[in-house]
Amino acid sequence: MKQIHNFINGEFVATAKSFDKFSPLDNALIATVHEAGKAEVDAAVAAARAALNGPWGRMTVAERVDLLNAVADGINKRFDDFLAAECADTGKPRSLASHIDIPRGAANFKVFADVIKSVPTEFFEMATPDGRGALNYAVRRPVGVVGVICPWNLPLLLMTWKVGPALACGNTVVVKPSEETPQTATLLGEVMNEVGMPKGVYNVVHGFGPGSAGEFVTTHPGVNAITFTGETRTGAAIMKAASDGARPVSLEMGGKNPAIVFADCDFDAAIEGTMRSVFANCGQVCLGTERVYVERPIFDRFVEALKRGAEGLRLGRPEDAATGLGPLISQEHKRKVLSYYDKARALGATVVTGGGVPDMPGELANGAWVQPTIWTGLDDSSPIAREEIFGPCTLIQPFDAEDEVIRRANDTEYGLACSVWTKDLARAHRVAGQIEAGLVWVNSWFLRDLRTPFGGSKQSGIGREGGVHSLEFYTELKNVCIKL
Ligand SMILES: NC(=O)c1ccc[n+]([C@@H]2O[C@H](COP(=O)([O-])OP(=O)(O)OC[C@H]3O[C@@H](n4cnc5c(N)ncnc54)[C@H](O)[C@@H]3O)[C@@H](O)[C@H]2O)c1
Ligand SMILES: O=C/C=C/C=C(\O)C(=O)O
Repeated sequence: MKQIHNFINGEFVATAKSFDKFSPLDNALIATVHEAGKAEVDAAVAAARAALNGPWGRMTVAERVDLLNAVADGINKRFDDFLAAECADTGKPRSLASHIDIPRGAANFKVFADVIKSVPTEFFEMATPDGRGALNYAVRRPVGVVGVICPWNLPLLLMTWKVGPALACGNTVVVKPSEETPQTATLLGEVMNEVGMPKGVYNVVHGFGPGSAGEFVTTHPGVNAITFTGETRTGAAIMKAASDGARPVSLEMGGKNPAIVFADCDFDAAIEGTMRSVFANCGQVCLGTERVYVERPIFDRFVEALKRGAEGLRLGRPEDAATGLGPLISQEHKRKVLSYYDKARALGATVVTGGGVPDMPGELANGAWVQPTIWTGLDDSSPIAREEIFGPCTLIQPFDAEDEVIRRANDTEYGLACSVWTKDLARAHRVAGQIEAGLVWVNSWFLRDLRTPFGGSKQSGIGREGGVHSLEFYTELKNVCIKL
């Protein structure tokens, strides 16, 4: 059986305790994961601290930038290994992981290497009563050892989205990947060694949340800051843990993202974009659309077209080029998503398509498959319109007026992302300005320029990462005042 080890101080570390990793495709056992206990987390934090006080901390920005670029190249060199590992853990289509997950894993190092070598800080010349004046300038210093707690939906992408800027800023990291997706974070350890990254800069500890590696990292007094992506409830628990020692947190959390489709939109583009935003990664994208508001004149046509699209999706193995939809991440998540499918039916939803478990051939019948699903006929008060499901499903509702749809789109505790589809850019601008979310896409979805601020408002997040915004979290800005 494949063994997945912790990566501590440049070494692959086995432990006595382990847990099983099952394939989402067919529930077969695919790996044994070595679980880090308190001792391993202590060792990882100590290694990270030593690297910070040692060779890594002494490097110039230019030297760090060269290493980060080498990591990006190292990921690309081993592209097929990363692709195989990511698809094995998640079951997602290769066509998706090869276009999004793995290239972004490399890009997340390149972009922050570029940011860090070109970002200026501020300078103020100041008058003083003695006429001699003073100079103020700001310098950025790393925050220290950063705890990185990751989810399972885009494992390499979301982990490197944090590790890239953390390292660019001169920090060291202790990464806790999701227990569902341990492989690519461990593989990145091999790349770190291949490119000559100093030992202890990048550490990986495996395990769960409470009572396991996740808790041990977030409560560790040697961890100076914690960056987290995952569920809102977990983020709140991590914020509590971080309050011991008053340590900063960056939280990217859940969503219940609306799409607003006006009758004057480019219809085909709106369908194509909404298909992706609802079904990509089997609906397991934090930015995914779980509520679609369609202006009444095109409502029936839109529902029909999305239904056709959903029914055209081929469920299958990652390596099959025709596969449009993989399984959910786990049996547990399948149970959760199916509970919403049942709830929708019980609440009287019209099930436009799907709503159950597909017939899968052979051993795939044991996998975490669910049907792509579209509902109509429920209103905004229904749990289907309010709670994050994180599956390949969406509720479509009609609307009649711009003010009305803005109010309804905002009627949620979440505030991550929204897509607006219209050819009227004045309207798009007006609507985007009033949407309570960290991200608004007009006539697109998940179109990412990595220099831009990324994050959620309301219950969807605290803080922004991306481009120079990541520096706010991963560095301490220090003012030096020189009296002349
Ligand atoms: N806003 C974003 O950018 C974004 C991106 C991706 C996913 N998400 C959200 O992530 C969720 C899906 O991911 P998930 O199910 O892996 O999330 P999760 O919150 O269950 O787990 C995330 C990570 O936290 C760890 N963890 C759990 N409890 C912990 C605790 N008490 N202390 C420390 N660590 C703990 C887990 O082991 C895992 O590594 C969805 O809600 C989705 O919306 C948000
Ligand atoms: O599932 C959530 C997707 C998040 C995407 C990013 O964090 C990103 O594109 O940087």
